[in-house]
Amino acid sequence: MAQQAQAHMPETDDTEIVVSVRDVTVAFGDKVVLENLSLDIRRGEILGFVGASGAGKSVLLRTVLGLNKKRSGTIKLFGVDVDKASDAERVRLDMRMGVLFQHGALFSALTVLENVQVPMREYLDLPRQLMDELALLKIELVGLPRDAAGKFPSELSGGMIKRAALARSLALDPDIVFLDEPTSGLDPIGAADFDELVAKLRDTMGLTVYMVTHDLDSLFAVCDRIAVLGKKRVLVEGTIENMLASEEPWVKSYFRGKRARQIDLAARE
Ligand SMILES: Nc1ncnc2c1ncn2[C@@H]1O[C@H](COP(=O)(O)OP(=O)(O)OP(=O)(O)O)[C@@H](O)[C@H]1O
Repeated sequence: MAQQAQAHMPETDDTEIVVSVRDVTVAFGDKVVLENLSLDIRRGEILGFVGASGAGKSVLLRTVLGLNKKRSGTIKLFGVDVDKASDAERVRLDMRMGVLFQHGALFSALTVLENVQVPMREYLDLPRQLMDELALLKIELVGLPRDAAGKFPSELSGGMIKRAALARSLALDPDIVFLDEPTSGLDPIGAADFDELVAKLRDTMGLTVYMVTHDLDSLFAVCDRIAVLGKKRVLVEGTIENMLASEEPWVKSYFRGKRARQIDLAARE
């Protein structure tokens, strides 16, 4: 199935591929988590990445970000092979990627403004006033009121925390953001609002979005393409229609199970 789906994928210009993962194997001791996995993330798309719990979604994300070592294979970020990048090149690549970790929400002792400024302080050397202005712009960009800037995470709702974390991931004007379960813990309306925001950012900023998610609503509503992780590799990739047509057992039960049918019907009403 995976071969079929991939064989029918249109040829894509290399410059349009923001992240290219080829034949990547990741193991911890004897435990192989990913084996010869290949995946492309294309410029300007919202790619939803799904798979059973424990399948290795976070491991792949961490590997792409350079936080886990791969045993073999090639990862190219913006056309640059990470194994061949100099330290300076690696820093430039890191600056082009924003991340919203599932559990790495915000620093509780810092205000929202200070949280957003963390990547700025790490990578840029800017006067304080300029940093304040830039951080405020990001805070407004994600739909938070200006007065959220001075608040601490404990004073925010779950949805506001996600938005603040998104603002931080956008601090350096990245080309791509990696979102790990961004809508987990949000109620359906909060989750739908967050999805809408992500789609708006993609449309207005040309952002590329890689979203690890279990949220079927998000997959139906905003993802241009979906990749399914299973058996240590990408089992199937394609549009939501491709997922609905897939006979691969896990994909079938996930996308054509009872809950998925309810969402699909609601979307068609
Ligand atoms: N540093 C590590 N050392 C050893 N094993 C690890 C390490 N990191 C992850 N694993 C293992 O790799 C497997 C995949 O984990 P991962 O967290 O990527 O799953 P996941 O698909 O993100 O799951 P979930 O949807 O529940 O978040 C798990 O069996 C996990 O125990």
